[in-house]
Amino acid sequence: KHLPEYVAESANAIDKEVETYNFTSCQIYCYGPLLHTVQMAKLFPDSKTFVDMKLKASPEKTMELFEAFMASKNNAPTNDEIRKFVNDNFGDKGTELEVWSPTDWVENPAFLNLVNDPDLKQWGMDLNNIWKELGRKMKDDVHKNPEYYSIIPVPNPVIVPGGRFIEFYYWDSYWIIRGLLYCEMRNTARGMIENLMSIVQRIGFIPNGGRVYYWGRSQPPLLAGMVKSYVDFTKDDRFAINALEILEHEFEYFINNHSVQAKGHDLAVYRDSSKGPRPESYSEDVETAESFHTDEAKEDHYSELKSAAESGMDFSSRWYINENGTNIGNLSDAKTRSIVPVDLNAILYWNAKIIAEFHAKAGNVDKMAEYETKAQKIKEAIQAVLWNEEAGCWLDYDLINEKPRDYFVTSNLAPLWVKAYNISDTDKISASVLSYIEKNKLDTFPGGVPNTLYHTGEQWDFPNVWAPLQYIVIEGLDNIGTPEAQKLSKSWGHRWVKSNFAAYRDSRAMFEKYDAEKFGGHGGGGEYGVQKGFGWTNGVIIEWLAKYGHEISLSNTGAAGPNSRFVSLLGVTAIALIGAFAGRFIW
Ligand SMILES: OC[C@H]1O[C@H](O[C@H]2O[C@H](CO)[C@@H](O)[C@H](O)[C@H]2O)[C@H](O)[C@@H](O)[C@@H]1O
Repeated sequence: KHLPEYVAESANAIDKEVETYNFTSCQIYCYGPLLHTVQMAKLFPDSKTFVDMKLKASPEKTMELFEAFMASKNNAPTNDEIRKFVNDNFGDKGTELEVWSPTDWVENPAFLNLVNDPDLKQWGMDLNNIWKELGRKMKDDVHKNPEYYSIIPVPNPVIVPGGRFIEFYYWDSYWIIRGLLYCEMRNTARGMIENLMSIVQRIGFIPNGGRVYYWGRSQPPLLAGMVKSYVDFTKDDRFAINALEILEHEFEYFINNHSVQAKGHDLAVYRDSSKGPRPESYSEDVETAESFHTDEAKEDHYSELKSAAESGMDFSSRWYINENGTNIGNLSDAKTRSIVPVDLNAILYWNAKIIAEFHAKAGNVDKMAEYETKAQKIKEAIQAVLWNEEAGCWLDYDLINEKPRDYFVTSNLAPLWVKAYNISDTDKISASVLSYIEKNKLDTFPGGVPNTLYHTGEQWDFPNVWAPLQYIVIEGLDNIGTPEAQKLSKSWGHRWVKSNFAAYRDSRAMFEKYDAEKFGGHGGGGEYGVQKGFGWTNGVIIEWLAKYGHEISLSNTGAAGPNSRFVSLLGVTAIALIGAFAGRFIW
């Protein structure tokens, strides 16, 4: 399909056929016998490699060639023969993109003036430079012949997360865009938001990432939050008003496709609408499905895994429900669709609030009231189903066993971030949450708050720490506004900046995830190696350098590194010498 250009003024032109949208290249990259044959041959160390390769002929022609190939091999080709078929019919991965240096990049964004420590200031400059490494632009051929690629065409260049993630990711973009705004790159930020809007216009929702094989699932819906960030920075109310119909459409999509009833309330769960294993991790999913014995049970398992990927926390014991109703287990216990997640519902509440706020800007009083009412209903449901008086915090809810899941997950604190609670309860909630933090000993980890307290080897479990959830927790504690919560927020914010700096000083890299147990240590586990780059990590640090840079000093913290310690030592020695010299005169 040809890509319609996104125009802000015509943002209300949502394609009415969006629900039936199908990418032509899906027959190669999303499902079907070719995908199955190639991915089960495990030709590449990372399964994502194959689905990112370009087609040499049209999808239809490639399928014809594949059928002929299979027939010629009696439907049982060897791995070498499959490799030859791939080499003959596919080009290298990532060739559809070129590195793009953002045209609005500035050398010394003003946030750097807010950073006192010279090493941190230099780091801020380095991070600002990294945007140039993470910028990507699609080649013209993608727009002319989209069916030859798995990439979803978008009109504007993007900043990608980095490493194996060479396309946009939905929720990553929230923290990337905020980082860009702090770096004064408003056009790049706006272009990325307009890309996502153009996708809602064409497809009806925003997929997990910018590839057709992510078509059946989304990610935590933060487009409204991105538009709000842009509008808060630029004061461009017209942009907010023009975005309204798209934001409403995306919000309704989530509600319509993710709704469940719990204790008589409407809430949302993460859910996927496609069939089969994840194309980008195909053989991995087929292998974990081996413990299931019917096609239906396997299909259900794939769906649980893809729903976990929609949550952004793929994978984690957060999604396990074993036969005893606890979180002990492995991937075959994933029951994502039966767990009502705190974060998704808090974010949907925030969406409704933002849409109401934008309608107020437009003077649409009725629409504003309609979305305020929707927000209030979600807030009531969060309070009734997810707030847990005994734990003193919000907890995910298990629909199978009809009980709260009393396990620490960083996302339990998400309502603080978006204020999805009754403001009159502020003091009580603050005290409860602080004792929940104390009870779970969350302040004892040198490298940040771990995503969960359960060590499974999955990447969203202990001891891994992720920037977006550190942000949600730390900003949440700040937002609630009590002195005790703000004190803890600041101490955790400082610690995160210093720990990320220590990792950067030692490796010259920004990581996708970190290690709660080790100050300055990076994370690991899961189905791929730790990635460097890294979009959301950089975005969070840039924002917090702007926020805390005037009050953080690296001296005496162990975060300054050998050079700074040497400089400090020189400084102390110099002061001592000056003192001794001065003393001779005084005495
Ligand atoms: O290929 C495995 C999975 O990779 C992605 O997930 C991880 O990286 C994303 C990009 O930074 C991030 O948004 C997500 O939270 C991470 O878990 C992808 O999003 C998954 O769908 C995919 O299966």
